[in-house]
Amino acid sequence: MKASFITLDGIDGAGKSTNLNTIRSWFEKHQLPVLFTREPGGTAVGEALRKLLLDPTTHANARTETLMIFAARQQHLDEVIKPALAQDIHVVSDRFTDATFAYQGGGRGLPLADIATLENWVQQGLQPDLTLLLDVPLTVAQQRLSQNGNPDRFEQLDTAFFEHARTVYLDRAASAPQRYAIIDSSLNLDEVALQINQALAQLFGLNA
Ligand SMILES: Nc1ncnc2c1ncn2[C@@H]1O[C@H](COP(=O)(O)OP(=O)(O)O)[C@@H](O)[C@H]1O
Ligand SMILES: Cc1cn([C@H]2C[C@H](O)[C@@H](COP(=O)(O)OP(=O)(O)O)O2)c(=O)[nH]c1=O
Repeated sequence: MKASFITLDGIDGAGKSTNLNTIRSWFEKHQLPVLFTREPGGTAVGEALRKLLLDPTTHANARTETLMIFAARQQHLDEVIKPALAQDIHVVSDRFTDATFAYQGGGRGLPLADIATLENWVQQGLQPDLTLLLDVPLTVAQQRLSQNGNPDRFEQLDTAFFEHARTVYLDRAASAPQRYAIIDSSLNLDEVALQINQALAQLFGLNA
């Protein structure tokens, strides 16, 4: 069986970190080899860029920010993702290129076609087999995040930024429904877990 590349995405506060445990448990239950990683990050170069990207005192414009994200992604693909897949290890990445379309495209307003150009250059056609898109209305995400302190450089952005980001995520999912599972993350955690387990089961042809 070919190893699968799965990504988890959605606006800040949608519940990605929380639901990683559900995904971990599903792979443990089915005894499938899996590597968990994240973007921006996943390598020494990527984690250094992540620190810069999330630091509220960093003044990078939207194009610079996008190039930094794709630089981290190139290293992540070459050093971590592609080698794991080549060894038949499934990969789950907490965020991937959908986040760039949503945040730098939708949120910052860069042309989506420019992001697609960088995507082609860096990924050379490699795409996730499944993207779990955790979707919540903005009011829910913001209410959940308000309980956490110290917002990072992105979490400080305004409501319009995240509305635009959410719209891009949903548009992308609608235009390629075979690749995306839209998870209604406004529900309680058990119901969210059920949807995630079902999407994973469908990808692997196994029981939820
Ligand atoms: N389905 C849910 N119901 C209630 N609270 C949730 C749910 N999912 C996440 N949360 C809470 O919302 C906050 C943000 O979740 P988190 O997983 O950190 O989001 P993300 O990683 O997508 O930014 C956390 O305090 C978390 O406990
Ligand atoms: C991967 C990626 C992340 N980001 C942003 C989204 C997040 O606000 C931030 C870090 O992602 P994330 O690790 O999800 O943040 P947290 O652990 O605080 O939930 O980087 C982009 O703007 N573009 C991208 O391509």
